[in-house]
Amino acid sequence: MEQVQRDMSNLTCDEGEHKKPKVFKRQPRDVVPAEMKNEVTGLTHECGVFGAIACGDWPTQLDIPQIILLGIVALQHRGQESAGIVTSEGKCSKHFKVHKGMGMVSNIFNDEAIKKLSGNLGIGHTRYSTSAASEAVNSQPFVVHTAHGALATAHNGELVNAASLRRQVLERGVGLSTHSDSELITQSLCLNPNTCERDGPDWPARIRHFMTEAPLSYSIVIMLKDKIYGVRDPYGNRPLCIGKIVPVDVDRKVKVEDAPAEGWVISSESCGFLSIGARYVREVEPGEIVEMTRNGIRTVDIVNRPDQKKMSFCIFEYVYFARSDSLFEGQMVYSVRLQCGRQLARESPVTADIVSSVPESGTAAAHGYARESGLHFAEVLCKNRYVGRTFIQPSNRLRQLGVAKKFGALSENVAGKRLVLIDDSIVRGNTIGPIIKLLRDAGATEVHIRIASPPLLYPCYMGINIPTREELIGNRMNPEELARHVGADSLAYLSVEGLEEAVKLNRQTKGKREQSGYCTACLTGEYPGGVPDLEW
Ligand SMILES: O=P(O)(O)OC[C@H]1O[C@H](OP(=O)(O)OP(=O)(O)O)[C@H](O)[C@@H]1O
Ligand SMILES: NC(=O)CC[C@H](N)C(=O)O
Ligand code: SF4
Ligand SMILES: [Mg+2]
Repeated sequence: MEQVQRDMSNLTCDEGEHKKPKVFKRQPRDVVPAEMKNEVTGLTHECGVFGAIACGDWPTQLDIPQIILLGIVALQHRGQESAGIVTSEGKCSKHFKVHKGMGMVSNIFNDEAIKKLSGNLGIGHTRYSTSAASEAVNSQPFVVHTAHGALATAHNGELVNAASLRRQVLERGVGLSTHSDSELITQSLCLNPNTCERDGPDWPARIRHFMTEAPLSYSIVIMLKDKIYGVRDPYGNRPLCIGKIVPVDVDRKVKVEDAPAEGWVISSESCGFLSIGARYVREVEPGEIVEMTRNGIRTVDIVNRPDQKKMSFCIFEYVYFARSDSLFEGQMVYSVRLQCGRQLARESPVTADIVSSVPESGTAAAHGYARESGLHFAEVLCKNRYVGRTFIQPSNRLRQLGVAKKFGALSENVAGKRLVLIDDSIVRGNTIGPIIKLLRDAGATEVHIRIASPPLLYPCYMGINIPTREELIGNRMNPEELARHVGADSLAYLSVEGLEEAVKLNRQTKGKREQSGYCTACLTGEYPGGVPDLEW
């Protein structure tokens, strides 16, 4: 993911002027310097949250810090700006062990740091900033010391009503040290709810109170001295799932419910579970508060959505964000992407020699397209794994050449071929043009672009940093114009209905509290909580 430094806060509300009308105008989400407009690609990711707790006697034999480290490494694709781990031994409510830093997980943690984090439970985070700058002060987990002991939180998502909640918290005399909505969540939990608490803090009641005040959007893990709460927003906008750590010698054939638990994990995605010896158990339901202790897990509450609004799981998790080996709604993300490709082949067939993909996330859809169309799949691009976010600005000459920096062409597979090239999404349209040029230079006779998602047209207020209206190429050009602009022989997108069909085809909703529903706001302009009163 390439990224640019963002504004400290995208809200223009002045905290001192809280008597003014309650309309909060957003500035463009991504203030991209003009000279970088052709450099930035894709959607910027969200965050990854992770938690782990050991069962039975403490101190545990499980290596909790290592488990969390592997857990957040598996969530690295969700955030590459900063990361952190906080652990507790379970005895002392005053002392949590904290290690956080800027950059990739592998640069932040070494053996010594991990050793110092020894504990029986802990939470971790990988961050892609949405609400405050990419700086150490905003890195997560956030830790605060309350009258009832320490509390740590890690958050994925973005509070749609952060501005008004922030005002409420400030009005109750709490000082905030950052503009992060995640710090806001942490401080909101520290405030006494209106109900009286006779025997110490009622954390589930506090969490419930927060959830009714701010129903969108988050998955949060909250750690106290000896327990972890996992919370998913009532719309189910962000993903969160539970895994069980089982003994290494447990037969694979033993059902997950019968396998003994050595510990429990909770994670934005399930992709890391196998590498830590955990088995996937289930998703956290929309609005559910799960409590994890050394004795096991239990649901302590379920908070309903306001006005019976529909569930709104981010459909872009399937399209692009999630790792393809993760499971949502009982189906693998890879299979959904494959299905999107099949659907795309039905909607927009092409006469061609081969089908190929823009790696990474376009590959599954390309296989689907190939299977449905009967065309042969062949790789045509080699991705340079060393091109990172800090890629040096090319000179004007190189920029004019439109060099496809991340890719090389496998010319023997391309020469003389009519090619269908699949990518999962087009955002600013910066990736595809240079690739087409590269493939033509390598001898492709025709290049037809098929995109396995509909055009992005609207902003996201739920944790994804979508460029401005003008920067979104789908708002400036229709498919024919875009094909001409990027030098393709033809270009077509998957329809919204086609995407929803692909997502629904094999999902397992049996035994669930409710049928699934999806947020498609960036494609359709239909927002889960109603159209926000925001300027874009
Ligand atoms: O239209 P644009 O603004 O150029 O962005 C679209 C591209 O960005 C993403 O890829 P990215 O390289 O970020 O990640 P990936 O390797 O996971 O596909 C996406 O998969 C498209 O290929
Ligand atoms: N991408 C995210 O989920 C970000 C979480 C939070 N809003 C932050 O900016 O830190
Ligand atoms: S607007 Fe788009 S990116 Fe944002 S939550 Fe909805 S589907 Fe996901
Ligand atoms: Mg891509």
